[in-house]
Amino acid sequence: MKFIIGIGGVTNGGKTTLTNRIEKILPNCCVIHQDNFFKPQDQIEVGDDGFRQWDVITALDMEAMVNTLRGWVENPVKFARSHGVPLSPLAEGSAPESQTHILIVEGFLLYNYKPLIEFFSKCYYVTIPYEECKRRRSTRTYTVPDPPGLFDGHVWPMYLKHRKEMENNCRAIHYLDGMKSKDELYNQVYEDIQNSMLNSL
Ligand SMILES: Nc1ncnc2c1ncn2[C@@H]1O[C@H](COP(=O)(O)OP(=O)(O)OP(=O)(O)O)[C@@H](O)[C@H]1O
Ligand SMILES: NC(=O)c1ccc[n+]([C@@H]2O[C@H](CO)[C@@H](O)[C@H]2O)c1
Repeated sequence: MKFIIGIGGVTNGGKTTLTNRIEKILPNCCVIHQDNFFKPQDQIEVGDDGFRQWDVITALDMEAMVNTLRGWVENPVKFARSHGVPLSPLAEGSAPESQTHILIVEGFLLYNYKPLIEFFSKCYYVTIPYEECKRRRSTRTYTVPDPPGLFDGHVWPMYLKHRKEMENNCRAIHYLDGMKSKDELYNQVYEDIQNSMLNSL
């Protein structure tokens, strides 16, 4: 069985933290991080507001991301090996179809790109309120640091816009409260994934 899990949601909601913990516990589990598909800075458009538009789908090479995902679907064993992901002894010697293989796709704009949505077996979406998001974001330094005013001028308005779009377009989204503790979130999602995988057998 192949099972593809989306962990989407607001910036600094805790997606990467949750993904890293879930990845460790699930067998034969690979991860794709959307942030690895940002285009180089000089290809990011500057808006009328004067900010580089990082938080829009065109800032990302989504074709490359979908192709990477297709590579996993075609051969999860080969994908795991080439990404240094350990496989269970059973999975090492068997055809991918006979074993459970899991892929987690993590990122802030997962459910606003049609060619990606169709792959997901399960869609999670982490939310936190404005104040907490702004606070956590102010502690982070990205490869290109946020210029003053980016959060209120670009990041948060784009989040609200994309979230509305997603809610209008998307099927079952499972919301996660990113204000819960890291342990609580991990336990909740781990249990839910196990149930979902059992139900899909
Ligand atoms: N459940 C939580 N409670 C409190 N703080 C958390 C929680 N989960 C993560 N954090 C903290 O919030 C910050 C952002 O976490 P993380 O990098 O996992 O978020 P993210 O959603 O992947 O962000 P981005 O997409 O912007 O990279 C980190 O400092 C992390 O330690
Ligand atoms: N990873 C990057 O190259 C990069 C550069 C500038 C801004 N960001 C921010 O990453 C967040 C998603 O994780 C978005 O809110 C971007 O603003 C990332």
